[in-house]
Amino acid sequence: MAKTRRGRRNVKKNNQQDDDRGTIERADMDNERFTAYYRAQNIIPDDQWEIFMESLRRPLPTTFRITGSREIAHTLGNTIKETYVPLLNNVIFEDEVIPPPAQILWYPEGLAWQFNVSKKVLRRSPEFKKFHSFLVHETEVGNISRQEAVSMLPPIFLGVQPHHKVIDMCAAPGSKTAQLLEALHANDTATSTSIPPGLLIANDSDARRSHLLIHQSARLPSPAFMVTNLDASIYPVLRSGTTDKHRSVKKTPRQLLFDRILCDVPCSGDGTLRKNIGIWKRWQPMDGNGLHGLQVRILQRAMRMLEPDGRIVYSTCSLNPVENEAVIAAALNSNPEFELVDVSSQLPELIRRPGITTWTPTVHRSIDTSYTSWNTFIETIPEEKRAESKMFETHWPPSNSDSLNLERCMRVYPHIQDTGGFFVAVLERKSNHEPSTSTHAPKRGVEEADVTAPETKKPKLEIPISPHQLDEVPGANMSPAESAATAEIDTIMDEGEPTAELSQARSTAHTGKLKVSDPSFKEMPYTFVAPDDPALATCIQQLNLSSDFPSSNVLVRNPEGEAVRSFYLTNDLVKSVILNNDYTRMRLMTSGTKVITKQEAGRGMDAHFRILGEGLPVILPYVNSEAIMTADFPVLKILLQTYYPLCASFPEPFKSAIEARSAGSHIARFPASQSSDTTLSRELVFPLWKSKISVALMIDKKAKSALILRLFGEDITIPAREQGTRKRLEAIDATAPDQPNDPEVGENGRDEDADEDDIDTE
Ligand SMILES: C[S@@+](CC[C@H](N)C(=O)[O-])C[C@H]1O[C@@H](n2cnc3c(N)ncnc32)[C@H](O)[C@@H]1O
Repeated sequence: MAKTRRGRRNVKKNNQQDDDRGTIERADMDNERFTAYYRAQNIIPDDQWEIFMESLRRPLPTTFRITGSREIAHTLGNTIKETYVPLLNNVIFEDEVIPPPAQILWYPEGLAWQFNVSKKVLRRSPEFKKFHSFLVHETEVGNISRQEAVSMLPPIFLGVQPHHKVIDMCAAPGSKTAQLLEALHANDTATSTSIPPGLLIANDSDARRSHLLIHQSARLPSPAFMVTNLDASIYPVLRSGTTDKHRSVKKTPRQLLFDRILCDVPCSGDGTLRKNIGIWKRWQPMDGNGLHGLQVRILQRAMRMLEPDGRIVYSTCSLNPVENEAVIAAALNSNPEFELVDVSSQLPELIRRPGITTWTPTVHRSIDTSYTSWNTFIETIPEEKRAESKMFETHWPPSNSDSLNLERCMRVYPHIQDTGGFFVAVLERKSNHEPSTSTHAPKRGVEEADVTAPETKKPKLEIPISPHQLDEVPGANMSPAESAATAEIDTIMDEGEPTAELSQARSTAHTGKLKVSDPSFKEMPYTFVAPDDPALATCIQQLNLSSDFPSSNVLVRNPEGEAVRSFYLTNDLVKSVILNNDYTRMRLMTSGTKVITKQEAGRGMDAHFRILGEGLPVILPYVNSEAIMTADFPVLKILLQTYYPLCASFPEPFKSAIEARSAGSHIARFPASQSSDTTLSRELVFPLWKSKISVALMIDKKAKSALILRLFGEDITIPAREQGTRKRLEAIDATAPDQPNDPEVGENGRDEDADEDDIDTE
């Protein structure tokens, strides 16, 4: 584990703590109920209690992961190791030695880092300022993702591979979704994105947070990605064309089961006290009691959606056994074919504590943990009032808790490796157990609208939901329309031929005349463009795409399937899911990735299609090689320095090459090279736009700034000339397009939400 500086933020003599969170009274970081409750749970040995509590009062170190393809990630990792760590070694600020960033030892391939300095140091120390600027730029372009160390754990234990069908049940704002996407794209190279055969559905019941999720995931464009906006505890059965072991989609649709499911469920969040200090004041144990039911139902639903040889990871950022071991125990007892997986040999550098087998829920807000079983508690309540009780049997340890292997769960405590608090459990079907998950949905009338009902005759545990709990749980309520749609989807799930309704959904997906089953869902549908659509044919011809371009997997975002503005690309599996399910029932927010857009090119020019910067890695493998120009570093420098350099301003041979090209979208490849200015350590490929007399690099401003900083260490843009050139061009070259300042803020409102995950948390 990285050594981080402790003690520097010791509580001041006047009982105040100054840190990035403002001046905080020591008394603000205490809560009698918290202490009484967790003391009663015996999760922390007596001799460590004070250290544990003190660690909760200290701010968290800043932690981040290097993302992107393996090649880019290792290049960036080396930059940190070889450039920034030496620069930051021995920085002295206000007479204190500030430690440099350190790798998080348990994170695979050394690609996660942490450092512990205040904002004051980041702003005023020239060395840290430089490092901070590097982090901000790389974060903006998606090469670095700021994420709490413990939150990186669940996707690691899920072990996603490119062919897996994955669902992230409670995904927003999406930091773990990003990790899952990266795993799905493990075969990407630095310049091209693979089209994985698998699938990732990221779901969240909160529509606003789902938009945030879309925004975050736009950094990792993937044809294998979908976002839905549903209550995970009653996630509907989806259909897809079945897949063989190589994941090629066959025709007969059947229930889509998942190989990997992440249940990072809503929780009371007391493991995040170090960063969310407001929790100190409002913490009370009934929150955990109230969430327990929803947590169990989400996990039970996941169990029914899993492929026979699949894996589920359940996680919370809570220390409360009622939200953790109690949920696991309840789910295991309702699905005895599942077991906890022993992952103790994975990530040996991660110091964790085993899950516990005994705990004592409180039956009262002011902490009463005296009841050792539900029976002893419920007997104290008059019979006519028992139905109103908010305490369930599953809040207590079950009688078989010793035989469930709960010690295989992982508890991560803040005082051990200077992290947040966290809980992770890994579940699989027992190897000697025949999977009982059938592809049949419960029949209407038998278990109507109860999508969590087991499909076999296994004992089932009912977790009632009180209206009070529903109010407390964000997104737990579902509109009648949603419930009806969900029940209907399950009801029409039959083996064999699809129902008339599904057939209609599938056939109309092409024509755009989809029946809207949930009128409350207002997003536009994704509709496949007919592969022989004339506009698509023009686009393929203009962009010089090869015959193996998957033109039958191109979507547009309108009900008619008209190739009006932007094209999205999906893989076969996503296509199959879209064609076999009503998009309003799925509440489908996004699918595939936007790759091409129509450029209205100005006076005297026909509209042209152009490849989007973020779409280029996906499209590149399909671009005929003669369409790709090769250029050298001096050309790149001019393109980076100037917004609209004139074609005539480039050195030969690029000058003649670009002048000979027609106006429109082009691609330039810049091989790795060394020059007097800098080293281009790996090949870069960018889209260009050629107007009548000028040419522009079509990458967004942030990506451009990050690249400039990486290559030159400082901003080399020429502002005065840039302005002059822009004005001059506007006057003489009406064909110059707008440069992409933002990666396609679009039709689907992708970028409306503010990015909350910036490295600078000011
Ligand atoms: C702990 S957060 C998830 C964090 C996320 N996995 C990440 O790493 O960024 C829990 C999420 O569950 C969502 N949620 C709450 N109730 C839900 C439900 N019934 N179904 C699906 N999502 C739900 C919340 O909106 C919230 O975004």
